[in-house]
Formats: sequence, structure tokens, C-alpha cells
Amino acid sequence: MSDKLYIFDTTLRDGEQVPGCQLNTVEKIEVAKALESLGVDVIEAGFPVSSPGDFNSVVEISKAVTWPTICALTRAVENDIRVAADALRYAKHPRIHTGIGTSDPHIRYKFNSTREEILERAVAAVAYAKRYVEDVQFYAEDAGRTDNEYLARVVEAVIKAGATVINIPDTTGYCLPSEFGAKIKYLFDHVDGIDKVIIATHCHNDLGMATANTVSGIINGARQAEVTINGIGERAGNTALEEVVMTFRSHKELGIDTDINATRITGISSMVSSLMNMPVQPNKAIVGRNAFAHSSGIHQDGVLKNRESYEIIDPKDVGIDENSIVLTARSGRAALKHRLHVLGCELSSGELDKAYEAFLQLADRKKEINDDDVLMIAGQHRKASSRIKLDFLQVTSGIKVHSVASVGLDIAGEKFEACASGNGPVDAALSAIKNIIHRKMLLKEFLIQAINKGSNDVGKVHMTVEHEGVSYYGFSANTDIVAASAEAFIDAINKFVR
Ligand SMILES: CC(=O)SCCNC(=O)CCNC(=O)[C@H](O)C(C)(C)COP(=O)(O)OP(=O)(O)OC[C@H]1O[C@@H](n2cnc3c(N)ncnc32)[C@H](O)[C@@H]1OP(=O)(O)O
Ligand SMILES: CC(C)C(=O)C(=O)O
Ligand SMILES: [Mg+2]
Repeated sequence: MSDKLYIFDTTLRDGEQVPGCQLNTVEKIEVAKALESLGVDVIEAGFPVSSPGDFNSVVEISKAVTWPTICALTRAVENDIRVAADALRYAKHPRIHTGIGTSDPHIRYKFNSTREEILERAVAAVAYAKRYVEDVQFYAEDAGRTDNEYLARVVEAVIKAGATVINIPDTTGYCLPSEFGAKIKYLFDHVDGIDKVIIATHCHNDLGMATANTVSGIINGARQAEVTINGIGERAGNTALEEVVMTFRSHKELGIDTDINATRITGISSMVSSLMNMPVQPNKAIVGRNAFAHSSGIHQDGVLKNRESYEIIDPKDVGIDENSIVLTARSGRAALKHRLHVLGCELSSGELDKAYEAFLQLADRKKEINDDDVLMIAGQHRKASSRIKLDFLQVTSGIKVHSVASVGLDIAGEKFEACASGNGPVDAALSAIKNIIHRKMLLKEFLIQAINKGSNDVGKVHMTVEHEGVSYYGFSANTDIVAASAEAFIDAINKFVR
């Protein structure tokens, strides 16, 4: 049985403080409901005294959400606490989160005060909040830079005043993981009554160590992680929910787990990113576009042989259907062959070698090779080694005239010619081919698409031809769409005359 780690999500409070991330009440309710489905234990819904809009959001989220605790932030100020209690009146499980800065710089510069005075204000705020709600969480702002001995005195005093959860924030993202872990351990070793409360971590990412510090704090006894979706938050952000959850899922030996339904992580990440206009960096752990994308040949080969060669998390576990194999100039034959297979093209090893050479030439010019490029490369190389090749094609077509095509085919080195008229140039060309290939063939599907834009574009033709009850797929791409159609038809025919 794993020890439960409580997930306290502050996307709607610390995340929403970020410039450009402000949400209206309707959007906040949408995020809160998604957080509830994700399985978070606590939603920090806002800072009610800060504005009428934030107050109203806390009221409406309290009504809309059933299971998670709804938390409202305050300063160690009586009016803030009264307003927060009022905003939480509909919450099924209300929590007031009050606190004050405890580091020397905060005491000296922010408050022009003393350690003793701050300790008294902390105790008074908790006692005051207890008049309104049972569940009172205390934060020692800038605990990361607070002297451990003094911090332990503050924590002990607020526990005596009735705090149920004690938040130890690394507000400025300053701590090293070992230092932050040692701070939590120090508190467990020196604070009377600490076993009666939950210790929380709230780490910022100024040095890129928010998740490492959170994990270190939890390993040392904290059991609530304060996090945001995608790690959004003040300055360099907060600890990312998805990183903490998947760290403990991936390291089962730590014996700690959350109630998060991780398959919803990708969905909520996109929702928050788009509502808050905060793009997720492509290499972001777990939720970045490249988190499950493999682009270099050696990795692609390894992953295609066995996913676990280069993946520690199954993408399905976080709500992604499958990993992606991105074709670039650093890809190898294994990746190209895999993509061709997915696209329904099987090449012999000689054909694959030739296609790979062409692929590398194109990939050196283009950053990423897409499926159309791959089909085009494969088509050219299949054509070169095909039994039947298009030798020439001439078409006369226009308005109020019959379309006529004359076609030359090279079949295993022998030349054949035929003419036909038809209902349009493609029909004429295909009829001429049929006049040479005396087999029963039925054109089942025929699709012409432009690859890019503009009248000088390459046209792609996908075709399905039925012969003796079996369907054969043909493809070609050419700036001349009649030629592309004739080639796609021949590509399909080559598959049953082989
Ligand atoms: C680390 C964090 O993320 S803390 C949360 C940060 N979030 C926010 O600040 C968003 C919401 N804030 C606000 O809307 C406003 O700042 C308010 C409503 C809280 C206060 O507004 P104002 O009264 O105009 O004060 P202002 O913002 O200029 O200054 C903050 C005051 O709060 C005091 N203060 C700051 N933190 C605390 C605290 N935890 N407990 C008590 N007082 C505090 C400051 O010392 C300062 O007081 P002073 O004016 O006497 O010097
Ligand atoms: C209000 C507190 C918890 C905070 O956000 C911080 O210290 O970073
Ligand atoms: Mg914070």
C-alpha cells in the first residue's frame, strides 16, 4: 500500500497571477471541473480580497465542485480572512490558506518588523481563521530562505493555534534539493505536534529545481505537493503537477502515490495552455509536444524494437495514443521503413536503400519530412524497379472536344502503345492503359489532392483498383495530374502483375 500524497492545485491562484493568464469566472469553473475529474485533492480557487471578480470566482467554483477541498488565499490580515470565509460559504470542504513572510529579508524589508512580531501575527491569523473554518492551512512565505530554527518555532506555534496543514514554500526558487529536503526533515525532527498536521511543499522554479525540490521534500516527509498544470506560475513558474505525479508513478519503490487519473493529464494541459494563452515548450517533461517524439535514427530504431529502450513512461498512461517517430535528416532506415509500413508501402531492401538516399537529400533541405514526402520518395523508387513503367503519355483535351490519350508502356523491357478516347483526359489515359493490360480492373477509389498551394503545385493521386475481388492501392505525385493519375493506376497494376 502506497502512502498518499495529497495534490493541492494552485493553477487558478498562483498560475492565474501570471500576466496574460487571467481567466473569467466561466473559464475558471471549466478548469476547476477538469481538476476535479483529474482527481486533485485541493483546488486553490483564488485570493478573494484581491478583487470582486476573484471573490465571485471562489463563490462559483465552491458551488460547481463537489469532491475537492476548495481553498482561498489570504494575508495574515483579519479582513482578508473574513472575505475569504465569505467567498467559501458554499464550499463542501472549505479551507482558508493564511500566512506571512518569515525570512529575514521579508521581515526586514517587506514588513519593517521583527521575528517576534511576525510570529505573533502568524498565530493570530491562524486563530482568527479557525473562527470561520476547521481546515486552516498556514504558509511561511519564503520558508526556503528562512532560518530553520526560527521556522520551526513558527510552525510549532501555528500548529498549537490550530493549523491543519503547514505549507513550506520555496517562494523564490532558491533552495537546492538536498537543502530543501533537509529543511523538511529538520521540521520533523524539531517541531512538537508535527505528526498531527500535513506538511506541504510549494516550490518555485527560478533555478529550474521546483520538481526536484518538491520530490526531495516529499521523500523527507511532506505529504502535500502544491503544483500547477504545466508548471505555470509567478516568474519562472511553480512545480508542475504532471511532473510530480509521474515521478512517483515511475518510482514505485518510493511507496508514495497520488489519486490523480494520469490519463487526463494531456487533455487538461492543452485546456489550460489554450485558456491561459501560455504555450507549452516543446521539450517540457510529460506534456511537451516532443515528450514522446523520437527523431534520431538510433533512438527510433531502439523504440521500434521495444518502446522501453527510450521511454520510461507509456504515452497511453498520460493520455497520448502513441509516441511519434519524426522523420528528419538524423533518422535511419528503420524509421523510414516503419513510416512506409504505416502508409501501406512495403519496399524490398534494395528499394529501401535507394529511397533512403533520396530521403536524406530531401531531409537535408527540409526540417521535417511529412507523409506526402515519404509517399513521393517511395513512389519514385518503386517506379524505377517496377515491371510496368509509363514510357510516354500524350493527351488532347479541351472544351467541346473528345479527350484522346495515347500511352506507351514499358513492360519488362518490351514497348507497347495504345490510344483511347474518354470522358475527360484521365478517363482517356486509363482506357488507353487498359487497352494494353488486358485484365479486368475496377477503379474503386480515386482521390486527387494538392500538396501545397498554387497552380504550379504537385498533385497527389491515391487510387484503389479492384482485380479478381482484391483491392490494390496505387499512389503517385506529379505536377501533371493526368500523368499522376496514369502513374497511380500503373502503381496499383504493378502490385497484382508482380
Ligand atoms: C508569494 C505569493 O504569491 S503571495 C500572493 C500574491 N498574490 C497577490 O498579491 C495577488 C493579490 N493581491 C492583491 O490584490 C493586493 O496586493 C492586495 C489586495 C492583497 C493588497 O493590496 P494593497 O492593500 O493595495 O497593498 P499592496 O499590494 O500595495 O501591498 C501589500 C501589503 O500587504 C502586506 N503584506 C504582504 N504579505 C502579507 C501577509 N502575508 N500578511 C500580512 N500582510 C502582508 C505588505 O506588507 C503591504 O503592506 P503595506 O502596504 O502596509 O506595506
Ligand atoms: C502564498 C504562498 C503560498 C506562495 O505562493 C509562495 O510563497 O510562493
Ligand atoms: Mg507561490
